Amino acid sequence: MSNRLPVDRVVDEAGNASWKQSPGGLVTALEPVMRAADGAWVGWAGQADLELEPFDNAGIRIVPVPLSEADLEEYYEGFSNDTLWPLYHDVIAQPGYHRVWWERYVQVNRRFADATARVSAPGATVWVQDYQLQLVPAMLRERRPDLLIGFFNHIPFPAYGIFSQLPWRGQIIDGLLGADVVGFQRVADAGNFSRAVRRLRGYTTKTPYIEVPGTDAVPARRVIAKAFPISIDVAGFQELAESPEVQARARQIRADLGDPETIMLGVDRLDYTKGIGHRLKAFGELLAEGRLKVEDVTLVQVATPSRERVESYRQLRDEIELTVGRINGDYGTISHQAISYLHHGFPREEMAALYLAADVMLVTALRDGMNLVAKEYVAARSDEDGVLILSEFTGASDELRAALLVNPHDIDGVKDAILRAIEMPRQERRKRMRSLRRRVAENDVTHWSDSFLATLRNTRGPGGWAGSVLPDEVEWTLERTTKR
Ligand SMILES: O=P(O)(O)OC[C@H]1O[C@H](O[C@H]2O[C@H](CO)[C@@H](O)[C@H](O)[C@H]2O)[C@H](O)[C@@H](O)[C@@H]1O
Ligand SMILES: O=c1ccn([C@@H]2O[C@H](COP(=O)(O)OP(=O)(O)O)[C@@H](O)[C@H]2O)c(=O)[nH]1
Repeated sequence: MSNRLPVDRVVDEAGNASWKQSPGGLVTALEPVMRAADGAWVGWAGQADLELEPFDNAGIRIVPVPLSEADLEEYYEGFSNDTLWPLYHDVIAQPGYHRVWWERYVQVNRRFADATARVSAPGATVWVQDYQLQLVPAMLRERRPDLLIGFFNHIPFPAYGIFSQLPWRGQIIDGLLGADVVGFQRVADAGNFSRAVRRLRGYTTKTPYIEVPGTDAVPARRVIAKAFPISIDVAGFQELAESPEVQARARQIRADLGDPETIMLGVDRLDYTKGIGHRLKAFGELLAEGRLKVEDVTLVQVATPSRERVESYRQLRDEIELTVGRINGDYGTISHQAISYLHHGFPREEMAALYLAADVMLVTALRDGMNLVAKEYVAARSDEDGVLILSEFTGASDELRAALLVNPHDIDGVKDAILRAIEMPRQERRKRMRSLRRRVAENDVTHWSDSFLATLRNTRGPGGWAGSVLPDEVEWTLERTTKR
């Protein structure tokens, strides 16, 4: 279960509706897992006020949860993306704390929990995804104590000094502790969560366990809080990148850009966590100082539209586009543009071709749960070439130590890393890329989901769920839930 389904419903100008892949790494990671699994994906279909029956899409059973225009404003754009998102990303932007947003967040979480309770088989496993749905585990447990409940947080979990700003911090902790296993991207995130539990609830914790005391009505429980770094379908992505069509497209991209000596690439949702402005500043200064020339180096920046009705995202778009325009105006020539800026979402095939065409991949996020783009770049490069510049504030940097690691706030450091990447001898490029590829291959998305789900199953012991009676109000219907 996640806020967003793997497909969004879009309607064109002529009023024709179709489905397109949803943006973001959560969908990239979970889609192959769900295609291989039985079960259903519960989530929102990307448009307000859609009442849809469950349906199948590309081998996945989809159970849509409707959200109204007011839900979108207050639960999704408000509490999820203007309160939790900036707070959990170390307050890069100022979070808004509004009681009406919180109330709507509670209501919508309840709706997701109810929808899932209705379609889950007795004793089923439910895997709740991400910060939009942190209250769902406890709500589900209350209605369906038979379920095995996992939760995975795709974004960072902040240090207590930051988390404690949240007026509803205790309720969030209680919501998450409804799960049997709470998964995080990094060891540090799991540690921050356990500390918050100790500080706010005083429960005993001994990594990875949290002891939740019982009451007269419910028995004591043990919850596991642990890091499970997410990944991609490595073999699938490599295969895609090796296909003749993608290879030809990569050559075409280079040719279309005028075959510069060096192509640098950034691929991000247009989000203030991604450090796009810091990257542009470093590149602009290198051009201004004459240390790079537009005849030799082009930066391709894919900035996928994201959360466009949230004010901080609108402002960011204006800032980035102003900066891109300035750099292109100041340093571009008739035949050479400094930055090729693309405000679109592209399909996987085009992503793979861009990765192959790029000599240097720039990931300069100020904070990022994981950053799957970094892992995709590595998976695409079976030629063992290309240099990855990677922010140490991404989850991916825990594993991808052979990248050129940078602090994106240190603009001189980013500039040095760019020059070092451009000048790096082939032998060093190969050595680093081989090491990166070994790390990415060790932990693909199947390994991620298998280890999470095995941990979850083990919490139940060998007998499985022993109960036989479900609460009266639960109407569970097999044919609505399983794939046809
Ligand atoms: O659904 P949106 O509001 O359009 O946002 C897209 C997704 O963005 C976030 O992705 C995160 O998950 C990735 C995979 O684990 C991870 O690599 C990245 O660092 C995260 O930012 C968000 O967490 C998802 O819920 C959104 O669907
Ligand atoms: O035009 C685009 C831009 C990005 N992506 C995909 O979106 C995901 C981004 O995931 P990441 O974890 O890097 O960041 P998120 O957007 O989830 O914060 C990756 O799989 C990209 O390949 C895509 O398919 N088309």
